[in-house]
Amino acid sequence: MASPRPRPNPPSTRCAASPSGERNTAASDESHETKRRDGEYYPSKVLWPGIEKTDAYLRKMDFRAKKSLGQNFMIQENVLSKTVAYAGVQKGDRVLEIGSGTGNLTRYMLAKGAEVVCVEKDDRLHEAFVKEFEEEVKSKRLKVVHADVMRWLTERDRRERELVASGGSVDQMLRFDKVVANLPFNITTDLLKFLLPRCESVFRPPTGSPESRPSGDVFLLLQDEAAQRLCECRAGDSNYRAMNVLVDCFCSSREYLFKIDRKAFFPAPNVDGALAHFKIRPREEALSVGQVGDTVVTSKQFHTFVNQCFSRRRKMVKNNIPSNMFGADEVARVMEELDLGAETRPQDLSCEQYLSMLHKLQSLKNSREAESA
Ligand SMILES: C[S@@+](CC[C@H](N)C(=O)[O-])C[C@H]1O[C@@H](n2cnc3c(N)ncnc32)[C@H](O)[C@@H]1O
Repeated sequence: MASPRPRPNPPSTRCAASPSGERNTAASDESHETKRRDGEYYPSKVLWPGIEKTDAYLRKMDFRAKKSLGQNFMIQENVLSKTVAYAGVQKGDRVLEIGSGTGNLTRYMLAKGAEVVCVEKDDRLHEAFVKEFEEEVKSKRLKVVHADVMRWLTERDRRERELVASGGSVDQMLRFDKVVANLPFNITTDLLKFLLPRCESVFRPPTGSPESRPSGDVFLLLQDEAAQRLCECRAGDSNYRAMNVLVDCFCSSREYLFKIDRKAFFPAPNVDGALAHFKIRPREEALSVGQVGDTVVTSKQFHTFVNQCFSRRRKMVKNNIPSNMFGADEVARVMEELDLGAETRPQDLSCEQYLSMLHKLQSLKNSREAESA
């Protein structure tokens, strides 16, 4: 069931920012007593809400959270239920959860009746997780994948391409309506760069309209500052970055939902978190990475072009594009055609303007190369 659904009423406290400009913070003051041994963290009381078997299992193995895997578990019930409410998780949804950890968030999504596919990299957590959710796995409401999510998606795409080439059809179980994740803060940008250009193969088309292309929703629990930057910067803002352009290319909207106090995580990170929502564009609306007229632009080319334009943020766009990419005269001509001032800086251009610019430049380059061939 992937047809657009109205969001259920989220908690009444919902807002990105109050009229006074203060953000809504979801964590309570409740603090979780933790001890440090040899500089590592381990829980000193039951910290995995409702996950008794996991808790016992992890204690037995003297579990320590790994910083390298960004293991800051979400341990506050109110934040977990609020996250699931904002994400509108409901019966019939198929959700991809990245980094399921101890299953804190998973449990809430299963309770809403969603089917969940979890991908977790850590061996210790994978084992605990499988024991905890034995019943749900048996009933096929939950699929557990033990892998690095980016490797897993790459491998899945490769297998599917081979399958389709040999006349088979793709496993619809691995197409989703939503991605929900409490991400390791250190992989946020890499994951978005990886996920967004793949959204066609990650999300499933709305049931009943097979000709329409998938759209979907990504709900990420991010570092607060990253969530603000990704959701709130617009073209023309001084802190508008290449990453914002990429997000705008694949998402029709991006929204900062609520702030999460660092104390809601275990172990508590040095920074607060926030929940962000990225609404993936359906194909019908998708911005034209792809073919326009005779010119084809791939998402990789677009990405490279935008990164190049932002390579020196204080310089003019025209001076950031190297001559081995496009000639200076071609850049000047296209900017004039698009009515972009010669002194335009990278943060002044919208995603649409970058796309138009690249299509026109590519078209001129193709003609030049055809002439000289
Ligand atoms: C911030 S914790 C969140 C855990 C759990 N979802 C929660 O909310 O408590 C991030 C989880 O992602 C896992 N992880 C880190 N890198 C990963 C990757 N590349 N692929 C899959 N899982 C990963 C970590 O082991 C950890 O369990």
